[in-house]
Amino acid sequence: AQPSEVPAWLREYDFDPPLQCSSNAAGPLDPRDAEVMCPLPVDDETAFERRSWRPWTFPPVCITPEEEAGPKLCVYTYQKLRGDTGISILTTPETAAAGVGIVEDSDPKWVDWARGSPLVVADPPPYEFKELEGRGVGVIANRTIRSGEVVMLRHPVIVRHMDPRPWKQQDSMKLLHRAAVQLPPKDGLKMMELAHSKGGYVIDDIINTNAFGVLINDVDHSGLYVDVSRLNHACKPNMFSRFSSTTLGMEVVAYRDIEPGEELTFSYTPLNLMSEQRQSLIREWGFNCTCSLCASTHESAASDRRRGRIQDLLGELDRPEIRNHAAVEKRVSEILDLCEKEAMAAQVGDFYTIVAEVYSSMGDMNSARKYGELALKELKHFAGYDHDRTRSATMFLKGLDKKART
Ligand SMILES: C[S@@+](CC[C@H](N)C(=O)[O-])C[C@H]1O[C@@H](n2cnc3c(N)ncnc32)[C@H](O)[C@@H]1O
Repeated sequence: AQPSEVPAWLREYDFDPPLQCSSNAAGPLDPRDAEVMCPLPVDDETAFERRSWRPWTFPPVCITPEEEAGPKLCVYTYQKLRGDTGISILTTPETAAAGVGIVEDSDPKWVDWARGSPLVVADPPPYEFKELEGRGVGVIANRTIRSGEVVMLRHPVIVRHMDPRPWKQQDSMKLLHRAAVQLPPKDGLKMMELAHSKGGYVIDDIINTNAFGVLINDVDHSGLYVDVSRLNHACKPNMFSRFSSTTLGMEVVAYRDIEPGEELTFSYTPLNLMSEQRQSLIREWGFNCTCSLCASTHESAASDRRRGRIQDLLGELDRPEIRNHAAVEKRVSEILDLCEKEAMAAQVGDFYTIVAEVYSSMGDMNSARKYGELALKELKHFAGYDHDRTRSATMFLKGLDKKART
């Protein structure tokens, strides 16, 4: 279906992404039965029985779990993801089958419509990779970058199932080795150059040092993105990442205007945490943060006070006695003010979601709609068009529409 054929109310709110196992070129708005569309799982045995392992480049290689009952873990390689990278996915046959849509190209018209604007990636790259004092390699702006510019778009070279329990560590490492060897050489070499920090088998260490959490068919995986993983952490970053579960694409987007020579950074932790919580998470990553906020105890303390105040205000929104329009608006305006001071714009969509729910529970549907729409706009920008939180905001608005019609 083309965007122009979609009814107006749906055009505004509905952007369900294509199912990950879809291969229907007609587009995502066609009614379909997921069971019919999803390919059968393929593992090392069935690949040879059926003499087919499409769309994967090589027949999968699998290991069995220590206990008889669990699923196999297999490596699935596709050598031309979106024409530019190879990808090796270590996952169960069921998840690989359900996630096959990831390697297919979506209709670009649908993607533009779902995003709300065409995806434009800065070209040539407005950054360079440089060795930095005490922080390894980092990414430095080589021209002015404007807020909202997409400076990088990458797809993962290795994705692996996050739960290691069912399979023997030694077998998993062998599979990981195969995952790397099956990549196109340019991707494999770039991956091997990435930072590693914790010791052990080097590819495992590279993944633990650099990977992001990604979802395939709602199952947790770690995704390794070369180049994106060169960005160092800052507690008040100038970039944010936007992930698409439909394509596994990771965009790196400017959070504010950036001057040439500035280091591009994003936050490895959620933005709203207090300094102690951030530090302890960062230590789990295996380093001590040397960003400008952490370097200044005075600034850190002021920032913690503001963040603490935001938490208190959100807590107050839950209290029955403040459930009147003026009291809610007063808190919303203070939260927005504090968010601006704390450079927490990326969290504002979540706050709007809470406010919309508060108004809905008060029966003030006009205000609920207003904040629901604001939430959707912010979440689309900061979380991404197909993110779970964005989808929930869409469902919330659809729910309001439905109530209004009945
Ligand atoms: C994902 S990598 C970032 C790129 C890395 N600098 C490199 O050379 O490829 C994460 C590693 O970078 C370093 N790092 C990132 N942010 C840092 C920060 N704010 N302070 C100190 N080291 C940092 C740590 O060594 C960490 O293990």
